[in-house]
Amino acid sequence: MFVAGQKEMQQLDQYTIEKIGLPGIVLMENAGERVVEEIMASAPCHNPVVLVLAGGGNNGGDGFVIARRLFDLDVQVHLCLISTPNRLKGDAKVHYDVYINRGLPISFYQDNSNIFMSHLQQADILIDAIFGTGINRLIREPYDQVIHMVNEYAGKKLIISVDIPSGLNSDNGKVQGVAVKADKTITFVFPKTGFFLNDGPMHVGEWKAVDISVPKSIVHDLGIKMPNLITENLVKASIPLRPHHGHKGTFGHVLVVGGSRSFVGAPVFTAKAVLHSGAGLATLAIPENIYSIAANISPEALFLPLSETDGHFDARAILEISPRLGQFTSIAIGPGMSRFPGGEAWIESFIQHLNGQPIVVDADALYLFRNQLEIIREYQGDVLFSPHPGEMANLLHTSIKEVEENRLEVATFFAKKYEVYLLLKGHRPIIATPAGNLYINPFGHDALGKGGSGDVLTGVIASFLSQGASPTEALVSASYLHAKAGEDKARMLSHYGVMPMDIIEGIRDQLVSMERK
Ligand SMILES: NC(=O)C1=CN([C@@H]2O[C@H](COP(=O)(O)OP(=O)(O)OC[C@H]3O[C@@H](n4cnc5c(N)ncnc54)[C@H](O)[C@@H]3O)[C@@H](O)[C@H]2O)[C@@H](O)CC1
Ligand SMILES: Nc1ncnc2c1ncn2[C@@H]1O[C@H](COP(=O)(O)OP(=O)(O)O)[C@@H](O)[C@H]1O
Ligand SMILES: [K+]
Repeated sequence: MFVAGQKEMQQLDQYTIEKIGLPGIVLMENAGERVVEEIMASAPCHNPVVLVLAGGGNNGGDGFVIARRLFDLDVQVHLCLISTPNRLKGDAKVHYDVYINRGLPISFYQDNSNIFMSHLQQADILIDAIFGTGINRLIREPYDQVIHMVNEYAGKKLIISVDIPSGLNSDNGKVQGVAVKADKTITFVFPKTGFFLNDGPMHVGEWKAVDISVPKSIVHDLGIKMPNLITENLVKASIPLRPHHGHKGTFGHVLVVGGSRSFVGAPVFTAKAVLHSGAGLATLAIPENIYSIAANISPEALFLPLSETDGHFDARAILEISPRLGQFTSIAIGPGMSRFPGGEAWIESFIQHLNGQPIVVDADALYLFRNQLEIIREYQGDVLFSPHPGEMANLLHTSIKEVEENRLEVATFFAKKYEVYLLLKGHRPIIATPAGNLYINPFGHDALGKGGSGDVLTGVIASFLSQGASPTEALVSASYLHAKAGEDKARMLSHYGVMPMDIIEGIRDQLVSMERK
């Protein structure tokens, strides 16, 4: 599935109307009907009272259809027009006239806001058809008042937004002054990019994309490039095949490089995640001072204890590890490594001894590479970076705010410029490829926000690479499984209580239904 912005939705609608010949009023009728189906399926009580709030654009047009069709289903429905009738035009005007010609219940906010408030109070379900993808300026009076009043009922009445919560920018997810806080958003054709960026996730609620007879194949026909949404089906097709006759050599040998006196657990979580997600072997290259503790808690791993000074790797470690590097099928570097003095030269020397196997760079290794990204661009194999927003800001020498407000743009820029496969972590992770392809992960929540969670993710990525997945396949699958595991474990252990080992177990649980042979 794709994720669409305002421009793409206009292209799709226009092509359907002008080239295919399906009139806009038919699309609007379909849109309204789909929303009515969802309202009926999610009504919180028997015989609910519904208030439809319609604006002056085509989103309001959907609202007229919704109110009419609910009326025909004997639902107690009232429509309130927030705009003025003489501003209506095009398809919305057609459906407004139909509504009026039928003599159905309507009131006008501009005429009497008290009537509006009494309808608002009485309703069980509020349908937000005020603005859709067409907002192009800050929300002002009277719309802002209406949206504030609707939001007073957030959590008390069922609020369903049509296409997008009114006031949310469909491209970047920023609130244009004020935006509806929906419980549910029924969106047309594709989810909107803004659902997954900035304020979007806090406003959109549960969302569902419905078909309104705009063929999805137009995307290919017109060669429109849009971000992909990570779905279960995409992941099922992306996780590595696992032949029954395979042995530990078939499934690859991952080298995990990390750890320091203060961070013993991080590389251990990575190695455990490597093995729990299917790699044949995992070797932990760690400073020798933490070897005995790490070995004690990870009997399943192999070990390469390396020379250290003050609890972190030193120059001798490179000489010790370099003759061994050829035997590994993928490398994960960074978890718990610490930002040690001389680390930049250390990591430069390390990468020069590799033979082109894919490498996942995370945590402190991202910091150590920040001033020498040219080395990464010149590396003969695939490089995958998995920064959280703080690490991304550090790599780009900018602020976290700048990164968070422009997640898609930042990820695209970095992946193209340095020719890396980038996973920008955080709420709604983004994957960007050197070729400019984008993937958005709509899953995961705060249960994953605990030290060690990212180390687990790094391990799963490296594991899939060693089992033959492409960098994109490895990032898409690992990001999805990690997020789903967090959601699933939170149901049993609470959002507070999910630990890194639970995520690892959860990933294994998820894999049960995903196995490919
Ligand atoms: N034929 C089509 O193109 C279809 C459109 N559909 C609906 O149409 C919506 C998009 O319709 P529109 O492009 O008309 O846009 P909207 O319905 O989002 O409204 C835009 C209207 O509001 C005005 N406006 C924009 N920002 C404003 C602000 N801050 N304060 C006050 N007024 C503001 C604009 O001048 C315009 O008249 C979609 O979200 C979807 O709900 C669906 O009916 C499916 C078919
Ligand atoms: N609120 C959230 N919603 C979705 N994912 C989250 C949330 N909080 C944390 N995560 C995920 O948890 C992981 C944390 O990684 P990171 O910050 O590198 O932690 P650490 O280095 O301590 O292991 C990332 O994959 C991130 O996307
Ligand atoms: K809306």
